[in-house]
Amino acid sequence: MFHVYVADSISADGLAPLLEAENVRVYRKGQDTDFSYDKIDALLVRSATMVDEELLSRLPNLKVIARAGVGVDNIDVSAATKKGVVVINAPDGNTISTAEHTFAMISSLVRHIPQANINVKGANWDRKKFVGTELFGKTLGIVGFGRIGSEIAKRAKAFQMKVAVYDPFLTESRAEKLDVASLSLDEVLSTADIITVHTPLTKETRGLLNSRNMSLLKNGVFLVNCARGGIIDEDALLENLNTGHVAGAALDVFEVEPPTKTELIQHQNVIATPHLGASTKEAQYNVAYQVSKDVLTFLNGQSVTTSINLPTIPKEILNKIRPFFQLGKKIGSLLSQVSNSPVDEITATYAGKITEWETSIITKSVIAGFLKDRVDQTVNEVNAASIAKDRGINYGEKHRNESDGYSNLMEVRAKGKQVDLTVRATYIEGYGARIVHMNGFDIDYAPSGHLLYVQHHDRPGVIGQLGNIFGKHETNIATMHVGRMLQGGKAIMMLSVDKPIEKDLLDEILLIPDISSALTLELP
Ligand SMILES: NC(=O)C1=CN([C@@H]2O[C@H](COP(=O)(O)OP(=O)(O)OC[C@H]3O[C@@H](n4cnc5c(N)ncnc54)[C@H](O)[C@@H]3O)[C@@H](O)[C@H]2O)C=CC1
Ligand SMILES: O=C(O)CCC(=O)C(=O)O
Repeated sequence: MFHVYVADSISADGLAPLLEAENVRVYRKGQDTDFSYDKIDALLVRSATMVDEELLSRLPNLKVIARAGVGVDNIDVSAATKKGVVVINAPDGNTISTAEHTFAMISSLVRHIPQANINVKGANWDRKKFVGTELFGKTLGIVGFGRIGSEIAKRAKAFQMKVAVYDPFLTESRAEKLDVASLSLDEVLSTADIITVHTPLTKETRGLLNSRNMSLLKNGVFLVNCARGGIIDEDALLENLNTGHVAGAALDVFEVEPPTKTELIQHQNVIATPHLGASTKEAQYNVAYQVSKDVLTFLNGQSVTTSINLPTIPKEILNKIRPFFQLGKKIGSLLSQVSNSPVDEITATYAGKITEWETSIITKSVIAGFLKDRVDQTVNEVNAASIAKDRGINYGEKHRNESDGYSNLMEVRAKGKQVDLTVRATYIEGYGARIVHMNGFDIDYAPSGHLLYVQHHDRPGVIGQLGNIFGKHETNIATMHVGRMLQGGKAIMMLSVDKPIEKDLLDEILLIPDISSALTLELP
């Protein structure tokens, strides 16, 4: 049974996939109190809950944090990553609602609708006070041209506005396709009549509009922030509103929420909403449904494509590489168990069809498999890289053309001062994963279950003696694979048995004169 804690107010209809799942128990903040933090597998939040190191330390079993929305600035993603916790979001469920809200804010701002509304409700009729500005023919500056920014551009076109965009990641072809002018930030600031920001809040975008570059703004410009508080510096904004350089501002988001800068909020030319961009029935259902489905998929052991801290790979490709992903874990674990001295370099080399796909996640699964039994914490593809770095293990990957006749081949080499191990493996559709090479020996076995790895001399009778010992200990040998370089030379054997191999059995095997080593292995 998985335990899911919903920490913020999230659409109940959208939670249906989790509420209806037989292997999931959902606890909602304020409604269900019979839960304990240490059992929680998944945490669902909107923007109210701060998922920081302190909260994470109270959730030792946590596997996934889901943000029912886009911005993850309320989640300490790097702390979650270090703990191996996957962070997912719902990237497009609230795009339309936020774009529509932004456009409502723009229209309200240039026509003073909120101020006029208060005026009429106060039994006044001051028509002269609220003369507005047309949108027709004006230039809308959009800073951050992703999902929301581009939806806003479409709406601006319907109002026959010109659109000037700043987004360092915007390609020429996309700008052309959407018929917008792609300019530098300073150019947008100095040419637009209305500027709206739609970037995430990052260390690069905090204070993106600040006291320095606000001097470039046209006199009488309108500014809009429905993305994140702080992208437009609030002190600089207030200063420019006070001088009249900025004619008005529409704010849905604030540096601190609820906002504490009363002078800004109370300013006659500021209109404000309490972070309502995504607050529609539709958006709330969409984001809740999307994350609920993804959390369920993830808890049930399958990969999701909306992860913030794992490479985003399209589902079809993910399904194709999944067997290699599992094989990577097995190879990592095999190398870790076989090498009994420190390893400081791991290289994964891919050949054959697999090189057409994204392999970085497979390499991370190798590293996770390798580290799993060596560190005292959860290791998975999310935190494998940072744990490897902390432990001084460098890792890399290569692609090569020669696949030794296999349609796909994966080779992993683990090197240290006293160790140099190489394993090659393949995955055959309908047959499964096979290890086909170990340290110079060609072999062919399925990497799973209870195994015994033997290094011996290729002499008559060794296998017979070994078989007798297994028989005496009533341990059934399921498969046995032998590899040798030369007749009568060094050889290896890999046996799979039906139950864990006991110590006295192993000790007896080690007494066979032609066996130089025997190691029990446990693979997933
Ligand atoms: N008010 C509200 O309720 C909501 C607010 N948001 C906010 O809106 C933001 C944008 O959402 P989406 O459009 O869905 O995200 P997105 O990821 O599709 O677009 C963000 C764009 O910003 C651009 N960007 C990144 N750094 C930049 C920089 N330094 N300068 C200029 N552009 C930069 C990126 O290239 C990208 O195109 C979210 O990160 C979130 O914080 C999102 C939904 C609701
Ligand atoms: O949960 C909300 O209503 C806020 C939405 C938001 O800001 C986001 O998705 O980034």
